Amino acid sequence: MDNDIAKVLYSQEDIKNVCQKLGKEITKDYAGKTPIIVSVLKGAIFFTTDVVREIDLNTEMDFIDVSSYHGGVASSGEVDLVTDMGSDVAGRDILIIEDIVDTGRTLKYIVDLMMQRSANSVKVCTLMDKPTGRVLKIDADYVGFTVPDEFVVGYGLDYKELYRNLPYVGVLKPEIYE
Ligand SMILES: O=P(O)(O)OC[C@H]1O[C@H](OP(=O)(O)OP(=O)(O)O)[C@H](O)[C@@H]1O
Ligand SMILES: Nc1nc2[nH]cnc2c(=O)[nH]1
Repeated sequence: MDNDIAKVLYSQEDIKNVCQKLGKEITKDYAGKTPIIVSVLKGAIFFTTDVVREIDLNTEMDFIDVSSYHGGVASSGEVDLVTDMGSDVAGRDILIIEDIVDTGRTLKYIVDLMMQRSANSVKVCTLMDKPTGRVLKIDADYVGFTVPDEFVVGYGLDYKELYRNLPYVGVLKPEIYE
């Protein structure tokens, strides 16, 4: 797997440090509250499990599975709800955990859904932000890394469903793309 990687952008150590930093900020900002942490599957799975363990608060956890890239390198433009979350969102403080905000379509879809369901507050924590990809005007409240305009894989992020289990974030060699 490592042989397919052209360069590592964020090492395991970089990711660990950023999870600690974000966890501290979230702990401070949500003091006295019990947010529902909503992890956006599949990409945010590893980031979620690492960052929640840096949050020193009572939290509930839930998962929502949405998809728009279908394994490719470009957004289809349509966000499909694959599996909905189970929690009642009404009146609750929702913290969405994403791996990357690129066009912003996925995030906008989920934030709108939480607002329609009468959440008390909706905030977003993303491991990576790719502002150059933005199509919709939406931003995360907590950002780990601002990434260059490249398609990244690893630590949850896939190309054709592969590379999610790389422990770091990197960029694939050009010959890997079909
Ligand atoms: O800002 P956007 O352009 O909408 O891109 C961000 C979304 O794209 C990826 O999901 P994907 O659709 O690939 O599903 P996956 O997480 O199951 O791989 C990623 O995990 C984000 O959720
Ligand atoms: N794997 C992967 N998925 C994405 N979804 C939106 N941007 C990206 C990206 O750079 N890499």
